Amino acid sequence: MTSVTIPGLESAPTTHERLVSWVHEVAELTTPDRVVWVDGSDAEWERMTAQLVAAGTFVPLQKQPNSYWAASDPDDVARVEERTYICSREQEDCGPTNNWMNPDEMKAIMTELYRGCMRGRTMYVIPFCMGPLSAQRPMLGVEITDSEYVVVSMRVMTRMGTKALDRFVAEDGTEREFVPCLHSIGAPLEPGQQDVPWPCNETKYITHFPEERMIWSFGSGYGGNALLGKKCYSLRIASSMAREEGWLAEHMLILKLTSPEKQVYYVAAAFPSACGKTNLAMLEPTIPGWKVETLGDDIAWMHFGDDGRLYAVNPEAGFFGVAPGTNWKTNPNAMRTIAQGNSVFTNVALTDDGDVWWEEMENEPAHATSWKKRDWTPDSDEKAAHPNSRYCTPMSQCPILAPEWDDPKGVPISAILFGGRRADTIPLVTESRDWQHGVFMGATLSSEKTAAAAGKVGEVRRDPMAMLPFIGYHAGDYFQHWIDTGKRADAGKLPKIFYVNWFRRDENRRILWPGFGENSRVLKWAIQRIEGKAAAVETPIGHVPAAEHLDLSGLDDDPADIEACLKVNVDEWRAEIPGIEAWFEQIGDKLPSGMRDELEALKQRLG
Ligand SMILES: Nc1nc2c(ncn2[C@@H]2O[C@H](COP(=O)(O)OP(=O)(O)OP(=O)(O)O)[C@@H](O)[C@H]2O)c(=O)[nH]1
Ligand SMILES: O=C([O-])CC(=O)C(=O)O
Ligand SMILES: [Mn+2]
Repeated sequence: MTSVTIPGLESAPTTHERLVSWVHEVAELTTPDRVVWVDGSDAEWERMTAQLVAAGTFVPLQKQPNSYWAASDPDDVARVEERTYICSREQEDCGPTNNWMNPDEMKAIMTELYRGCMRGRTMYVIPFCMGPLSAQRPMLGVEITDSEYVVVSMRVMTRMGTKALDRFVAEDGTEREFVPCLHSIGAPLEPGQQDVPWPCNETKYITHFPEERMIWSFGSGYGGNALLGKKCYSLRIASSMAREEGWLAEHMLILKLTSPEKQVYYVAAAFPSACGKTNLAMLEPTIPGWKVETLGDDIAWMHFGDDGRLYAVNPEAGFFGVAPGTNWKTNPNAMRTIAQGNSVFTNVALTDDGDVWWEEMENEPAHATSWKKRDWTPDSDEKAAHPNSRYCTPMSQCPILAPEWDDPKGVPISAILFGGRRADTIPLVTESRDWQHGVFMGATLSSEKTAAAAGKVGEVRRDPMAMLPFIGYHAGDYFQHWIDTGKRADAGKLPKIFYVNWFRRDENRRILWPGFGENSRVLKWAIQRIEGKAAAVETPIGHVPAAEHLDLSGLDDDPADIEACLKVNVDEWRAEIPGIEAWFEQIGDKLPSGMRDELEALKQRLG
């Protein structure tokens, strides 16, 4: 079948012809020293982590069982949005919010980059499944990579290896579709050349071919650039599939909320990267009798069920969470999840006794090794951990994991929250007037840029549905798809949409709302609004609670702060309009008329 002999290439543990021939094609192009089919076993994990330790990529932690510290190349620390492309055949289908290149042109460039790029390395073939393995239509993918770090991380983040490969050929013998995901760090090794702990390439491309449902990534070993099941498949490619097939692939956490009366509600929430999804997903309510359980912290796939309700499934199997700010007070459940071990920490600090530490964690060490592998003390000018440092940990270890997390049917969503990081203008919580108004809130969502993507932190940008970097097609078509989704359903069965902001500040930049566990007060209000049990004030922007409409019992914050974070400031909102108009201008002709109508109505109400 092949002209070259590469050890391991002929030992495919599957009869799936399309898969086997793609693996051959890639091996011939990238010319690795050997090919390994990943099985996902414990023995394999042990082999791979030992290899990463020997290579200097991993340092085993003394204080955490079966867990490792890794420091990336300082130039490979976050998603690279400028290098991320949607290569649809027509530029028109990519839209104004994505980078585009003609697919043939991109393939020509990347094929030359891939040629020989795995020389001196092992090519791993990782079969994986996003979402439950038992799904009627398992959502399959195969990542080919030359990075052991990626293999180990994919084992935490996805259902992978033999158990996924078993799903590639259906009972009747038909070969199932899968998304081919080709990844290389782009760092071939010449004979005798010493490897570096974090090999990568200055040239980076994160490329999606939506019509072919295929992903090509080159040059980066980092998270969202390299773990291709995550943002690349489960959001960019899946959003494009979802549009064609009538479902939603969203950047949302999924949580289960149980009231003191034992009523169960499921909530999905979209906040931009590093704006609080993981924290809300694992929240410990401060109000008595309410309980939160976790189903997902980053991605939700939502389909209509037979009963006409929208059901959400989390495609992932692990958490790839922001480390800084995570501690026993803000997110005890994340701390408990990590404490069980089996985790990888990237770009946090390493303490002298073999533990991890990051900014705002308890027990600040007197000395540590920073993410840049430099000596660090509390007096250092540099941060110990990179602001986008991450823990990668299995979801199954989460003490408040909802038992239904692996149910292929998903869970029926009662409320959708959209939220951003805004110092002003946006109140703590606003209830939309109806579905289309909720879509408008999502479409005009704005947030200050965070460290989760390369670029200037703090700048306010529009981030529709927290999906700006993840919509796999034209943003105008995406808004239309959201509107159409509402039209397909019985209005009474649709989730109610709310807009939240945990990050409003006073004139000294102090955050007004205590956040974290106290966000349960907002969840309670939202649920009670759905049940018709809570009051609100009708304002030009939607229904907003006054302080007395929220359960604030036991909260000892200054009432003036609460007033301030609930305030609808009409002047600030009028000042917001030109930004929304410019944003809609940018979307262009494909902006749904419903969005223009909502903007006009808002302007009218603001006077
Ligand atoms: N003030 C305040 N900060 C919060 C709140 N929730 C989260 N944060 C902080 O925001 C940062 C990011 O929070 P995460 O929950 O990890 O954000 P995320 O949306 O899951 O981020 P990605 O994994 O990048 O998608 C952390 O430093 C948190 O401590 C909140 O309610 N209030
Ligand atoms: O994708 C990543 O690298 C991390 C993440 O969750 C995000 O940025 O939203
Ligand atoms: Mn995320």
